[in-house]
Amino acid sequence: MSTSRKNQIFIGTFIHSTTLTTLEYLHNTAIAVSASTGKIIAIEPECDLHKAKTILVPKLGWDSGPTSVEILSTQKDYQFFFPGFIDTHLHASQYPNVGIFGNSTLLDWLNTYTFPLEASLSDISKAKRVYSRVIKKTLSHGTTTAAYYATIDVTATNLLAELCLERGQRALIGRVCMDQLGPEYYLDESPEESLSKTKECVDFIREKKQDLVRPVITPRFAPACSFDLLKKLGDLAKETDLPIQTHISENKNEILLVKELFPMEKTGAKDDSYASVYDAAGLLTEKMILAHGVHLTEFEADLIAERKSKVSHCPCSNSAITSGAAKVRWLLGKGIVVGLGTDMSGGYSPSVLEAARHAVLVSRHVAMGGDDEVAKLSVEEVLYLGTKGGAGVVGLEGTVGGFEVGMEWDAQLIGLGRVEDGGEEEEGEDGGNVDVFGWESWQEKIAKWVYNGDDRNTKKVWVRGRLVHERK
Ligand SMILES: O=c1[nH]c(=O)c2nc[nH]c2[nH]1
Ligand SMILES: [Zn+2]
Repeated sequence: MSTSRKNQIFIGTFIHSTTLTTLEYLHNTAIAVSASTGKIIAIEPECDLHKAKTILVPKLGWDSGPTSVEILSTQKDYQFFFPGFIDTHLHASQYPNVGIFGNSTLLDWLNTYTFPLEASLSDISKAKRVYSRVIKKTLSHGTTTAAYYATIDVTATNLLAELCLERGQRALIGRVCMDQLGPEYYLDESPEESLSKTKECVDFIREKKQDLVRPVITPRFAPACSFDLLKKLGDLAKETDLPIQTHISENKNEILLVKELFPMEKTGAKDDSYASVYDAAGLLTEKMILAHGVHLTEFEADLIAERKSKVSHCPCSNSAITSGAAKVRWLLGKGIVVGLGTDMSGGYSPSVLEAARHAVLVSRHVAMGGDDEVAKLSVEEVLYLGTKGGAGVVGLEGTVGGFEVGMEWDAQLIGLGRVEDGGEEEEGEDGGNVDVFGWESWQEKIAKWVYNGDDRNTKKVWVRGRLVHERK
């Protein structure tokens, strides 16, 4: 898909989150996107194709010739523009294993399925095949930003960064750091080696002099890192001000292991909680993305809130490998910024939309378990988590996740299926599982999309104004 060098105008219905609980519906609207920056430069209400050409283009000082401005007008009542999804936690290297986890739980899942696959991606041709596919697949599901874990391999990690740049996906790329717990064939030899290999990846991305793809410091999770390594990575985070990502409190046996491996005498922390281990290493900063947080204690959640660290909620993974049900309403209530993660391949799906609907369902289990109606998340709320919330998690608030002047055009065009009078779908429109009859409100259409939508509904995807996916 080529980079669009033209200024662009999009006309139709735009839907995005203004608050956690509110979706804004902008109908008959035009959004103008600058070719040079990929940013939204105007949002014009009450605008159709004619007005766009005769009023908006001259107002912007644009030349109206077809070589300088491209206009996409879709005023169908079953199509709308939506911000691109932000996947705040996924393992690019584990993509071939999606759906393969049997009845395992975290620690045996890592040993049985995950470490062998990750290690095998030191074969660069295999890594290229896997990483090319995961980028293509996630883009096709509307993921415009992805916070990726690669593997411990430097060359393969750098390749993932290059491929994201080439395909135009906004990404955070992390080389996985682990100097213990893994099998002998898949470990950093020492904390020093882990640090220097991480720096190699950071430098490789920084030398590209761009900000679409950024490095992220990635201690796998506390049990896979010596405390010396965690501290070295904490120091690196302080020196470089880079984002950090890791896992926390996903599984009960993992938490016991952390208590065993990191007694307070070793860490100097005031207590033996999982969050305090990261805090003692200098990793619990406002740039930290903590995945899961299923079993966090009140003390830990308060500490995370105080440090302004972020949480990636991974409901598909938490259900698939039987980790538990994260209490998202409780985290949000503490003021913690939360986004959604597919966590492939603990999670079984590359789709943030799937994570969103699973977040709704898991929240109902939390509600049923605690007899607490307040725990239930709405369709509006999970869409916020998948867009604006995610932007906050990956440090891109105000840049992506919504439609506002000054924000970048990371967006998807969604098309639902329109059922004709005879019961057939409108010709040429593949709405997948989502049938719209024409009498639904927009709120109802969005609900139908969230509960039954998939990549068949993701017609086009843009990142920073560049068309990066088109469904044929
Ligand atoms: O869901 C997970 N996926 C992983 O790869 C992993 N490593 C540590 N903890 C983890 N959790
Ligand atoms: Zn993970």
